[in-house]
Formats: sequence, structure tokens, C-alpha cells
Amino acid sequence: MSALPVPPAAAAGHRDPVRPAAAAGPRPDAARTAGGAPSAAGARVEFRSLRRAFGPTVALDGLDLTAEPGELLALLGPSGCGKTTALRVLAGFEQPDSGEVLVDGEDITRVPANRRDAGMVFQSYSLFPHLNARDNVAFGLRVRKVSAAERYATAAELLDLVGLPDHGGRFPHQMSGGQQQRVALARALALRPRVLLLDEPLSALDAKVRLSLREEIRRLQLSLGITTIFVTHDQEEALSMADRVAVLNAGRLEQCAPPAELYERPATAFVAEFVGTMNRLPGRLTGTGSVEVAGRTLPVLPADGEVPGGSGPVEVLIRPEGVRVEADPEGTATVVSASFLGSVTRVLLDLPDGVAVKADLASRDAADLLPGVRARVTPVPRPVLVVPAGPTGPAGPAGPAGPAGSAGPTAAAGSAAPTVPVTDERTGKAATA
Ligand SMILES: Nc1ncnc2c1ncn2[C@@H]1O[C@H](COP(=O)(O)OP(=O)(O)OP(=O)(O)O)[C@@H](O)[C@H]1O
Repeated sequence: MSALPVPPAAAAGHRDPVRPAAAAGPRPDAARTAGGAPSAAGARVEFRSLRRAFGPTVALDGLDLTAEPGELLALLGPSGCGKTTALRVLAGFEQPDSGEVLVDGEDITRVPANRRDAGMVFQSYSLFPHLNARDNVAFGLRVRKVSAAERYATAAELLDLVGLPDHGGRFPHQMSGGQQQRVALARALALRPRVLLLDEPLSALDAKVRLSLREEIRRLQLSLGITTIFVTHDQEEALSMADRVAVLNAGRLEQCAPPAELYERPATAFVAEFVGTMNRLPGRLTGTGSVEVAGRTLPVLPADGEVPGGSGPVEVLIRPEGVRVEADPEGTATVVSASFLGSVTRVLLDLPDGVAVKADLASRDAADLLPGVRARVTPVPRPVLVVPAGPTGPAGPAGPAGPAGSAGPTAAAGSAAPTVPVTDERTGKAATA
């Protein structure tokens, strides 16, 4: 199996490692470099029928998924659904039991991690503690024997790009978590990887820093046009950043779609309930394609490719914004609480038979809905998903997470220069050929 080509910039004196962030759109050199090698930007990544089990635990159960060139693809799903394992298989830290990983059509399943040409940023900052920011960023270039002048020029450019032009001389312990993650990002980009892999890179940061880094990562990713795979369990993060979101469940793909489509047209009940908030209201099928719920008959959307027929009881999935509420002394619902959220107020109501429902209303329409008030609840006339009556929602944690923790990267004994050592963040060990 051939190794991936060395990034052309490193091989060819490393000119123009990155364009300024302001220069959005594809790189001018995106297709070919002077040497004819494929460029860093815009690789297509394919997972084909990937399976990986750890003893009895099946982490990946036939995963099929493609990241299109230049897109930011988020892997989203409950704890234990296989997100990190998929990323680790792509990085080369984990071998699948079967299936393949392709980058631009080339099967890299057996290519060692340190020859995969992927830049990685992990949850923990993983910087070399004994190197300052500049040397951390320049580390891979030094291994590839890029001249000191070139690598420091690159490091300066990248530190500028991630908003830390004056931090080159600082050591990791002299920087905040957010600053360290920016340096980690600059380091991941220094070798012009074909793919950028981000494993929960923001989850250790406080909310405000997380929000600003979210935007910065996205801006940077768009400006470089680099295919990026982003693992997160935070759906807001996934929906706000990604071109497409792949929802995984028990090692399989449930749906991969742009954020709005995932929210508006979930393909499965699992996706419908995992992404966003969902009510379950009791209903009854009235023949193929329609359901009666809260006094209304609504069309039923296909789930898992099928529209349920028959006339049995079901549960109807309706989003909070799909519920209308009006104060009505004759109504069967009772307001439990109303939370003002700005333009929207979330109202919780009790329906007969212990059914609870959440409704998001324009705040101006919710003024009368005080706790204890009787109300009438009706669904907005829109197609809905139904599930069999009973608990069939998204699975909870599928088991304990794998061994956590990470030491800072350690230099690996690369088999042959100029491969750059990569460190398996989960084990803290250097990945070797
Ligand atoms: N090295 C390992 N040894 C044993 N089991 C493992 C190992 N790595 C992962 N697993 C198991 O495989 C399953 C998938 O793990 P993975 O880390 O991919 O999930 P995840 O979706 O990333 O979860 P989280 O969001 O909690 O990080 C889990 O049940 C996990 O415990």
C-alpha cells in the first residue's frame, strides 16, 4: 500500500502555507501544485462498510459515509455511538475489522498513521509542554527538515491566522485553554494536511470561548477549503458549524444531511428525537398516510423509508414550534410553567393521561399562559413522524467511554524521514508504522 504523498509545501520549500483568512473560497492552488502532487485542500474521504468491535462491543457496525471535498462534516450522536472510533480509524490509530477508508479514491486503510497526512486537534490541548507556541506549530516542519527561516515564517503566518500573532514565545502553561486550542489548530494546519480531524476540540472550553472558537474554526476552514471532520456530541455545535451532519447510532449512520434538512425532514425517528426537542403525543393512524392527534388529522412522513399503515395507536412526534396553545377555560391542558427566552416563550403543559407537552410560542402570544391556566393544544397542520406507542426514542449511552486521558505528544520514532510523528491522544502513545 503506498503512503500518501508528503504535503507538497513541505517537500517544495513550503511556500504559501496558508492564505489569509480573509481570502475566502477555494485555494488558487487547490487542484494541483507545481510538482503535480495533489494539493492539501479539498480531499474526498469515504468510509466504506467499516466495522470495528472491541470484544463484545461493536463500535462501528458497517459505517458508510462520505465527506465531500472541502466540506465540514460533523459526526453527531449519543455517547458510545462510534464517533471517535470512526475518526481514529481515519487517523490510523485504529484498524477496522473490515471495510475501507478512502481518501481521494485511494485506499488508505493499511497506511500507517504517520503517513496519512491528516491534521488533528483533540479535546485536550495536546501541545508539547516544553515548546513555545512557535515551536509547537513548527514542530512537524522541523521533522520534515524544512529550513528554520521557512518554518518560522510559516509558524508566524499560522499564529497570525488563528489570532495569536504575539504569542509565539509563550509556553502552553502561559496560555488559556482557548489560546492553546488555537495553537493546536495552527500546528494541525502547518503541514497542509489533506484532511483536518477535530475530536471534540471545544468541549474543554468555557461557553463564551467555545462560541467564538466555533466561528473562527469555521471561518478558517472555509478560507482554506480543507475537508474537515468534526466529532461532537453537542448538537448545537454540529448544526451551527457543519455543511452536513452525520447522525450515528450504535455504530451505524442514521442520516447525513445539511442541518436544516436534518431538523425539518429527519429520516428516522431516532434522528427526529436526537436532533432538537421533540414532543410525543398519543395518536391513532387513520389509514395509510394519516394520523389523528389532538383533534386534527395530519399527514404522516415516511420514517426509515416507509409510511406506516393500519389503524393502531401510535405516538406522534411534534416539535415545540409545531404546537399551538390558546388559553381556554374549556381546554383539557393545564399550563405548568412558562419560560421567557426573548422573542420566544417555552410553555410546559400537562395533558390528560400524564402526557406532557412543550410549546414554543411568540412571547407576545404567551402573556396569558400563566401556571395553572387551562388551555387548548392543537398541532400545527404539518406532516409528522409517528413511532409505535411505547418507548423507542434515541438510545442512551451505549456503554462506558473508552480509556480517556492523554499525555502531551511525544516524538515517535518515524520509520523514515520525512514522516511526522503523530500521537494517539486516547492512549498518549506515538502512532508508529
Ligand atoms: N479501546 C477500546 N476498548 C474497548 N472498548 C472501546 C475502545 N474504544 C472504544 N470502545 C467502545 O466502543 C464504543 C464506541 O466508542 P467511541 O469512543 O467511538 O464512542 P463516541 O461516540 O465517540 O462516544 P463519546 O461521545 O462518549 O466520546 C463505546 O462503547 C466504547 O466504550
